Amino acid sequence: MNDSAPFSSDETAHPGRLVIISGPSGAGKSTVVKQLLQRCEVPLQLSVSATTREPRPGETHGKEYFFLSHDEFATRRQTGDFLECKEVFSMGHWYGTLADQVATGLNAGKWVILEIDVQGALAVLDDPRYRPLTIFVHPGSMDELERRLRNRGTESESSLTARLETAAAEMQCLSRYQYEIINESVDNAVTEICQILKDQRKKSPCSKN
Ligand SMILES: Nc1ncnc2c1ncn2[C@@H]1O[C@H](COP(=O)(O)OP(=O)(O)OP(=O)(O)O)[C@@H](O)[C@H]1O
Ligand SMILES: Nc1nc2c(ncn2[C@@H]2O[C@H](COP(=O)(O)O)[C@@H](O)[C@H]2O)c(=O)[nH]1
Repeated sequence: MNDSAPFSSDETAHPGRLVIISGPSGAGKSTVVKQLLQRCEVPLQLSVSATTREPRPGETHGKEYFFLSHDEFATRRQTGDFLECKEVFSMGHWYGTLADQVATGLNAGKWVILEIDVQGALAVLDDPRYRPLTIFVHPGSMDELERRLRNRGTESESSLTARLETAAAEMQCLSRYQYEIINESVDNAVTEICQILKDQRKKSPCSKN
């Protein structure tokens, strides 16, 4: 037996885990995840995706997304840099999860959050390499979804229509997820998701808790 083991017992006590949070555009995923990162005791890391869409006012490269040109995105896709990537809302814009971000987080024992659309989630959720925890967030009704998207004030009428049409199809996939969160109150949604993560972490075979 080698006494100079490369890892301390603390580092191996809690292996990292992939957490997929998805659901329709406008459901409140980003709002909830932002607070989850601040409030939940589980060591979380948000995977920052790449996209070809234009930054909105106030969005910064590397924070909300890595904003890439279509050529840059295509090159990275060919190189195999994405764990998954999809054209979301059929409007010509691509979004993708960067594999190296996920690997770095998981190797550091983090619970890495992918805030991705349903197509992307379906591509990953049955992958035995990841064994992800899957959470579907929605606002409870299509009327409320439309109200939130309109109030956010970020979408053109055509983008809004595409997002609502996509949402109707995405709602059909709810049963593919392990957990459903109805985001009526952000505070409650954050508390519920945090509790799920804490419970799951306790079930980890290596957990000391
Ligand atoms: N529980 C809630 N009640 C009322 N409004 C909410 C709630 N949660 C989020 N919102 C608001 O709804 C809008 C959409 O939220 P957010 O941008 O977080 O959605 P999203 O699911 O991340 O959307 P997208 O997939 O397009 O990124 C925002 O204006 C946000 O402030
Ligand atoms: N399949 C993926 N979907 C992603 C990724 N990053 C974000 N998304 C989803 O796309 C829309 C984008 O909304 P926007 O309002 O920021 O334009 C949203 O539903 C995200 O969840 C990704 O890497 N892969």
